[in-house]
Amino acid sequence: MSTEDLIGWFKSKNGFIDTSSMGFAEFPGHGRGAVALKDIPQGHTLFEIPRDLTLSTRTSVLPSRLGMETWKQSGLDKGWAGLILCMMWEESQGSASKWSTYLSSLPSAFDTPMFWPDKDLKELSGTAVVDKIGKEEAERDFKEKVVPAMQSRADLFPEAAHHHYLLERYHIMGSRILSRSFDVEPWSGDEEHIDAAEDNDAEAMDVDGQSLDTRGEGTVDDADEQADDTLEVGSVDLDDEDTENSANVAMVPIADMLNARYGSENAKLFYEARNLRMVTTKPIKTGEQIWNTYGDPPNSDLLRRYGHVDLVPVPQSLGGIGNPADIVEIRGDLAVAVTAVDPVSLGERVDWWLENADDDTFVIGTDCELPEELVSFVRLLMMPSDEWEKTSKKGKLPKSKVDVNVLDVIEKTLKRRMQDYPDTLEEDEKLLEPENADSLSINKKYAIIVRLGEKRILRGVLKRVRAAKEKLQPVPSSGKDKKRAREATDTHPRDKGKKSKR
Ligand SMILES: C[S@@+](CC[C@H](N)C(=O)[O-])C[C@H]1O[C@@H](n2cnc3c(N)ncnc32)[C@H](O)[C@@H]1O
Repeated sequence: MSTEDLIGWFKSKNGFIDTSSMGFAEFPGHGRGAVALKDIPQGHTLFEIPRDLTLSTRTSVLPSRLGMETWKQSGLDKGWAGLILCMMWEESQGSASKWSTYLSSLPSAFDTPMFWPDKDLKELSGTAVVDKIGKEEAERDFKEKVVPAMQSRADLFPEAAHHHYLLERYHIMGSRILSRSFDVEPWSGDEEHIDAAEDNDAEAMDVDGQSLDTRGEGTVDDADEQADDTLEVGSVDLDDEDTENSANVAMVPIADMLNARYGSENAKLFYEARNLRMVTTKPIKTGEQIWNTYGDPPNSDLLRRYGHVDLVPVPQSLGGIGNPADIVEIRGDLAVAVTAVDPVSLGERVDWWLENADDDTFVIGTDCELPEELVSFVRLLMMPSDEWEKTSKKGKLPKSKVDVNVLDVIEKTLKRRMQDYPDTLEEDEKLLEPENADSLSINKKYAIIVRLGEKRILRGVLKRVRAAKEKLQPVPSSGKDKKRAREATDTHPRDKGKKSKR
C-alpha cells in the first residue's frame, strides 16, 4: 500500500492533511516517518483526523452487532481483546469496512520481543522486559474471550473468514495496538462548547486556554502546559480490569506514521470535540523529521512496545550514549531476601507494607538516586520489634533516613539485583565495542543496550551507596580497625537496638 493511496483514502473520509508542508519518507532504521517539505512554524496544523475515523470499540459497529450484553459477558469490554476482535472483523469485511485501506497499510511483521525466538529472549534475562511481554496473557484472552464470542455467532464470523481470526493474526493486531494506538478520551467539553464548534467550523477552538486556528498557524507556546490535552502513541498499558480505558484505546490513521526519539518531539496530537489535530510544537526546518512523542519511555519499554531503542548523549558515567529515561526496577523481595529478620515478623512487615505503601517494586532512574520508598521499606524490615509494633499501629511509613545498616542492606540488595543478569557490565560493554558490535544480530544488540542501560544505573547507585556508607562510617586506617569497622557494619540494627536499650 503506497502512502499516496493512504492519504487519498484519508482525504476521502474527511481527513485534512497539509501536503504542502509535510510528506512521508523512509528513514533508515526508523521505517516510514513524516518530513517537513518547507520551514514550518510552531503551532501549525499538520493534519486533522475526524474522531469517527479513529478505530476503536466505540467506532466499530461490531460490539453493537454482537450485542452489548454478549460483548460484556465475553469480557470483550476489558483489556485489548475487544479492539483486536474489532480490527480482525473490520479486516475480514474487505472494502466494505471504512478502515479497509488503513488496515492494509499497517505492518504485519514486528521486531518486538513478542516475536523473538527463546535464544534471543534469554539475552533479556534480568531486564524489565521479560515479565511484561504478555504473550501467555494474550493467548489466554484469545482462547477465553475471543474464540467463544466468535463461536456463538457464525453469522458474523463465518467459517470462510476463518483465516482472519487465527491466533497469529491476533498477535499481529495486538502488536499494532501496542506500537501505534493512542489513548483517546471522549470529548469532555460541555454541550455549549460542542455546539459552538458545530455551528462555526472555522472558529478558532480553544485548547487549554490557547487559541488555535482550525487549519493554519496557532499559538502553541508551550507544549508542556498543554500536556493534558495531548495524546501520545502507545500511551496505554492496560490492566485487564479496566473497562473505561479499554474503550479509549484507538488506532489513529496518519498520526501513527510519526516516529519518536527521546527529547526530540516537535509535533503533538491535540484533543478537540470532533477532531484530533496534529500541531507543531516547535519550528521545523525543511527536510527535518517530524517527531511525535511516545512519552519518552526507557529502552526496556521502547523495545517491548516498538521494537527499537533510543540512543542519545548521556553523561560519561552512564556510558556517554544511552537513554536518559532508562530505569532499573528492584523487586522488594530482593531486599527481603538479604534482610536477616525472623521470618514470621518479616512476613507481617511485608504484608503491612503492601497494604500501606502498595509498592512492591522500586524504580531507580538515570539520576542514580536511591528511591525514598526503598529506604523506607528497608528501614521497616530492619527496625527493632518494639519500633515495628509502634509503626504498625500508627500506620505511618518509616522515614526514608539512611544509616550504615540500612545502606548495607541496600548495597546487598543492589548487588543481588546485579546478579539477575547472566553477563557482567564489563562483558556487555566489550560486546558493544565497534569491532564486536557489527557481528551482533539486531535483537542481541538491542538486548545488550537495554540490559547495559539498567546495569549502568545499578553501578551508579551502588557507587553512591558506598560513598554514603563511607561518609557515615569512615574506613579506619589500621588493619585491626578495618576489621572492627567491618564488624560494626555487619551488625544488625536489631542488635544495635537491643544494645542501646541495655
Ligand atoms: C507509530 S509507528 C511510526 C511509523 C513507522 N515508522 C512506520 O513505518 O509505519 C512506530 C514504529 O516506528 C518505528 N520507530 C519509531 N521511532 C523510531 C526510532 N526512533 N528509531 C527506530 N524506529 C522507530 C518503530 O518500528 C515503531 O514500532
